[in-house]
Amino acid sequence: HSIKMAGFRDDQKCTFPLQSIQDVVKLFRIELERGDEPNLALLSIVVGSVENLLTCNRYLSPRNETESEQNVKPNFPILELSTVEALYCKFESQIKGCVDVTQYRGNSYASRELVKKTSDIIWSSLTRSYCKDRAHLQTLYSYLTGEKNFGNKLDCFGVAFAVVAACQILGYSDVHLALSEDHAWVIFGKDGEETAEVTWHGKGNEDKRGQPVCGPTAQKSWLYLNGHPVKCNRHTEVAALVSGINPSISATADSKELATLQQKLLWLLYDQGDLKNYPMAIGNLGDLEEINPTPGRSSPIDLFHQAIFAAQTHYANHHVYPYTYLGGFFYRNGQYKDALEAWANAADVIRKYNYGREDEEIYKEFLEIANDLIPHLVKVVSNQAIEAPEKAESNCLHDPQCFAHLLRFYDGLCAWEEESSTPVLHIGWARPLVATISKFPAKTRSHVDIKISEEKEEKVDDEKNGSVNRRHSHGRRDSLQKNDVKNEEDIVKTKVNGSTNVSDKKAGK
Ligand SMILES: CC1(C)CN=C(N2CCN(c3ncnc4sc(CCF)cc34)CC2)S1
Repeated sequence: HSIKMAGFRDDQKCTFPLQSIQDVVKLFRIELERGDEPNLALLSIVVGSVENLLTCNRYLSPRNETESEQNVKPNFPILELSTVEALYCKFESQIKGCVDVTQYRGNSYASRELVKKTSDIIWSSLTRSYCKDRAHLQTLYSYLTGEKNFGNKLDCFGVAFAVVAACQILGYSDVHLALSEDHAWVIFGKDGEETAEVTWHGKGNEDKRGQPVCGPTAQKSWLYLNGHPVKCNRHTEVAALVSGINPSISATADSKELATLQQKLLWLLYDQGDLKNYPMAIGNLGDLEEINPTPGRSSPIDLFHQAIFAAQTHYANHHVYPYTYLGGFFYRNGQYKDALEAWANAADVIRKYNYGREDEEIYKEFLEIANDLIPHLVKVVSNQAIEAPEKAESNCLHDPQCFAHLLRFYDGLCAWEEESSTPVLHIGWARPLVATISKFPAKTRSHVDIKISEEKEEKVDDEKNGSVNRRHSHGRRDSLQKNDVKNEEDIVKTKVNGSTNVSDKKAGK
């Protein structure tokens, strides 16, 4: 691993100074189309600089100074090569200065010690305490700018990305990013068989940096996707960097320029085939296309279905977000039956997991769908039924399939809870459920064909012949105690019309 100092190639330099969205897209195109690897640190510094200029300090063109605040139109900043080069050299010398690769000489693959050492360098140089879930903390620009105690900030994803960018600078092309739907870690070694935690997750959880991702926690928890994370190559790492662009200026305003840059970069990656195994990036593109459609490009619905197809093809349909991207789109556009179906399909994914203490993000996602979005949906359609009785036939509340989707949604949540260490549902879920079910007339409910099949359900129980006694979070116990069941035969599998899943977990897979 030769220790050569920085120096960008001429084809990288020629795009500077960057003064438009097109200039940044051109730099990314050069980096992505080269035979060699795209330079993660360079691209992260560029994206972070542009994001900072467009969202943190409002960039005003002279003529706007006098105009009133609300119609400020920020122009695109001018990003000089010298600025980027200085930050890159700072990162490179920090990394090369701290890691003595001579002691790892000869191993063509990274070792756990090297990965841990690299993670320690990033970790120990972070500002002591700062708000970890603030925006704009995901790039090396945030890490490298500002003096101690004012700079050196990274969020959870940003630390993992920085470790991979550092290992690239040290010459380890085997160290890659692994992404779940709410966490990031690294893979390395021959065929990427080794895994290592390099960052923290959530609040109040002890970090497990240096440890491999394995064992019971990683097996059944959504946080680790049960062995189906997105295993990145350099191009997918660029896609993760682009997906992480955050156009928000404030809680209510976004930078249009930055959103456009993110959208164009995602289409560039899409056209190169770099999003094919990255469902969330395709979903992000779908969200951007809903806000600002690109003429001649796929519709948001097509993109969300491509994300679902990617998850089904590459990840054994173990990802939840592709369905919640689609469900959210249908909900926002008043296509309520399709929204219920998408959310039922999301629940068919989560049923494969056991709920654990680090799965809060997806718990909140399902809580919002069940206790906020579906009750609102049902209120809207029941008002429609009153205001337009002539359209009752097409109304969701008179459609047994809608009721079937609703039952499948809740059945998935119940199955998620079964055999989990932590309860999912509690009385706070019951009130909205009762309100929702009671809006469906008995006639609709009676048409749902619930098949009782005599299939014996393979229950994989830790305790012999009796499942774990669980208390609800409020200490209330189930009316029917699981261990009241006399024996296995009494547990029958009910099939709700239109659903067919014998979940992997139950089938003992
Ligand atoms: C349907 C939704 C609620 C809308 N946005 C969603 N996301 C926004 C973008 N997200 C992401 N987008 C691209 N890549 C990644 S990697 C990752 C785990 C931390 F590293 C998260 C994430 C997370 C999920 S899910």
